[in-house]
Amino acid sequence: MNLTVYNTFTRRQEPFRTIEPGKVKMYCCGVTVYDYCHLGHARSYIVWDTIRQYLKWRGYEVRYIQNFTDIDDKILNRAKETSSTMTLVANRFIDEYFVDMHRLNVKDADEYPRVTEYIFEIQQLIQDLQKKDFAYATDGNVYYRVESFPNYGKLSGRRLDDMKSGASGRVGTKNGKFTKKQHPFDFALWKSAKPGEPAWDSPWGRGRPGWHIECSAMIHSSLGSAIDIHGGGSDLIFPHHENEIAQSEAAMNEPLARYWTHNGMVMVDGQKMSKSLLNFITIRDLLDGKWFMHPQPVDPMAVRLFVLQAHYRKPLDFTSEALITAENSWNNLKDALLFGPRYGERFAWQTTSSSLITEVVEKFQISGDDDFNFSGSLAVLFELAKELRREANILVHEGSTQKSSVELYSQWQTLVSLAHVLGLDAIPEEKTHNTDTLSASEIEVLIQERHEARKNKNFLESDRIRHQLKEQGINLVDGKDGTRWHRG
Ligand SMILES: Nc1ncnc2c1ncn2[C@@H]1O[C@H](COP(=O)(O)OP(=O)(O)OP(=O)(O)O)[C@@H](O)[C@H]1O
Ligand SMILES: [Zn+2]
Repeated sequence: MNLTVYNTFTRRQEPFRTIEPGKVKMYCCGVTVYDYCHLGHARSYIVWDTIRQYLKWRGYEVRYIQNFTDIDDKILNRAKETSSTMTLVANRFIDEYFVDMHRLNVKDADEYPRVTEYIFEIQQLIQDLQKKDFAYATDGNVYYRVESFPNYGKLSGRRLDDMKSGASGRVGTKNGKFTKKQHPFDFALWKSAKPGEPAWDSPWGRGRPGWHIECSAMIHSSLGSAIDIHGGGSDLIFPHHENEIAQSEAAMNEPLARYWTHNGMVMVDGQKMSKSLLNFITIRDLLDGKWFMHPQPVDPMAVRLFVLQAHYRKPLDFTSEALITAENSWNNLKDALLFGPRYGERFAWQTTSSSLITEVVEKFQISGDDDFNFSGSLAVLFELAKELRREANILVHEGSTQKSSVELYSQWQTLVSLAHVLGLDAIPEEKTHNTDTLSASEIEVLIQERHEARKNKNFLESDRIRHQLKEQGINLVDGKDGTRWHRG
């Protein structure tokens, strides 16, 4: 089975062939750093992280670059609102980005170029475009001339003529102000400085880069003129990626990326989760139990599972029910992942050798190779987890297992190692146990809440509470006279 990848550019799933055999150059558009990341960002970076880890597991040497947009009107506005500076706001939210992503087990990129560190490269690229007549300067601004790029619109499938008629009357004015753009879709490569804003000297006067040019310049500097995979959210296809193509391909005379890949949006009530729509939930709030619809801490791995159980290209509705389902699924998977730490000693397992079950690995790979269908790969893992949980149950109740120790060991190893490819790692209890354990009355309250949930047939919630207690080392025994509990 060979890996195939859906290419937004051709609108087809294609065999994966890299520019250099065995090597993948991958770039993904990063965040504009002016606030905490929300669940939409979590999805985007969990998806690219998992794709990257999967490619590595498939034997590729992957070089992965992700930028930070550290200059932008939104950052400047936030700096003004908080009496801070652009640099301080950007640095702060870059730090917060790492805190959140590390919690979600998103591995660091090989490089994180920041726009403000690439001003020279950006200016050089703009000058190249100007020399080739793809760009023109006017009043300290430089614009890209979209009509000079013959296939403008080829990624998004938009035709300039159609767009032009839709946008008639916009040439020359923007928000009622006079501009010198020659076509309504010409876009800024360089913007002249407004008083009080950060600015750099340039051949066109003091100013700062437009948004799209940063990615073209940073890709060329860190990966070269052509890459294998370009990723980002589907909201970036137009105009951002279209403009990246126009800039890079005009300058370099070769296709910028072999595969254009886009993650679907996290949606809330049918709308994209977005800072501007104020319908967002930050990763931080969710994990810390500060989201009012779900006021309990959420295991970061449940969030990761929530993301990976949907195909990366499809929209993903975020609801508290979907979250609880993901938490329950994670608890089940986690129980199986912890089979080794919990019971390995009884079998005197030596954790040095590893023998994975070929058939399971193959099934896992068949799904992953099918345009990174990780939900299919996960289904394979859940099958395995179910068997391990069943054996654990038999072991606890009967003192021995049905399967042999050797068989269980390779099942567990296979599960742990494949789950790790997807970034789903379970930490053994002794490392996570809260030192301030629940008091008896707190436990009784939770048992009562679970009882209510069961009465209302809300089994997702009742299971969640049972697992929450189990996490704290508290086991429930349901009987005719109600539920009893014991520690350990
Ligand atoms: N709701 C979402 N679902 C999935 N991916 C998203 C979502 N929102 C943003 N992204 C992706 O996250 C990455 C970083 O986005 P960026 O910092 O530009 O945020 P943004 O789109 O401006 O967010 P917002 O609209 O909330 O301001 C991009 O690849 C973008 O496509
Ligand atoms: Zn970009």
